[in-house]
Amino acid sequence: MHDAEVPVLTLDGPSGAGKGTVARLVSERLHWHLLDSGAIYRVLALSAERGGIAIDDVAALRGIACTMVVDFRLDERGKPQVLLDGDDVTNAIRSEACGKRASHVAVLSAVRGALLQCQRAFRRPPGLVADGRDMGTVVFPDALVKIYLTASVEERARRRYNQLIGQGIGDNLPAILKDIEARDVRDCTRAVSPLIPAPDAVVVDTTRKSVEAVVDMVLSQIRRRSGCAP
Ligand SMILES: Nc1ncnc2c1ncn2[C@@H]1O[C@H](COP(=O)(O)OP(=O)(O)OP(=O)(O)O)[C@@H](O)[C@H]1O
Ligand SMILES: Nc1ccn([C@@H]2O[C@H](COP(=O)(O)O)[C@@H](O)[C@H]2O)c(=O)n1
Repeated sequence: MHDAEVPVLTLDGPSGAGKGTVARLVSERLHWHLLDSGAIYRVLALSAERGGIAIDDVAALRGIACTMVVDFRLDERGKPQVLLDGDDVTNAIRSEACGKRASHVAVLSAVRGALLQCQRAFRRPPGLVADGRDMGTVVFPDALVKIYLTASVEERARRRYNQLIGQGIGDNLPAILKDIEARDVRDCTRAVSPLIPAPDAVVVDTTRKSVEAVVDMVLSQIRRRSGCAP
């Protein structure tokens, strides 16, 4: 199968909309590959921080983006793991601080350009579920199905708060809400690849929908377009 024939499902939207959760479940149901593009931006931000590189040092950041080796794999218990140059950074990249730094480096056009090919390389048979901010608009404009997930900012902050509490990381809801609002503004207003629904995306507000209902809706969209979803 030629790359362009490999079907892609894109899931874009703001932080906490449920993209990662839905992407993982749908990819498992379809046995398709999974691209968590936000993890790549997070790994870059972490690598820069570890190297003492400022979040606006374009040349140095582009250098890291071109040379870092990011691996996604399952550990011996089947849990997803992210490696940076062989080092396990799965937990380190998940902090709110790392997400915030990622959204700063993500405004840089040179960085986004350097990461484009690495993201497109995930398109392999039998198919790809790609989660991010510009999957349907820039990285895979010819995707079979494009979904834009959203939810109210209060709901997204509540979800993130519950997630952090569940992980035993005490946090504060008003601070999370403020961070998510600031990240939304940065992601939606940047000059390059801003977060917007692709013109041909199906927009789904998940505020009062269960994860299962969203997964079913996404699978039904794929079924409608290709007849291949279970
Ligand atoms: N429809 C939903 N209803 C309730 N909780 C949800 C729903 N979808 C996701 N969640 C929960 O919200 C939290 C954030 O979800 P998730 O990480 O999938 O969001 P995301 O859009 O990928 O965010 P980010 O872009 O920041 O990675 C998780 O704890 C997840 O279980
Ligand atoms: N395709 C993408 C994916 C992510 N970003 C930026 O990275 C930040 C972290 O992403 P998460 O999905 O892991 O929270 C995000 O806020 C974006 O700024 C991006 O620009 N493009």
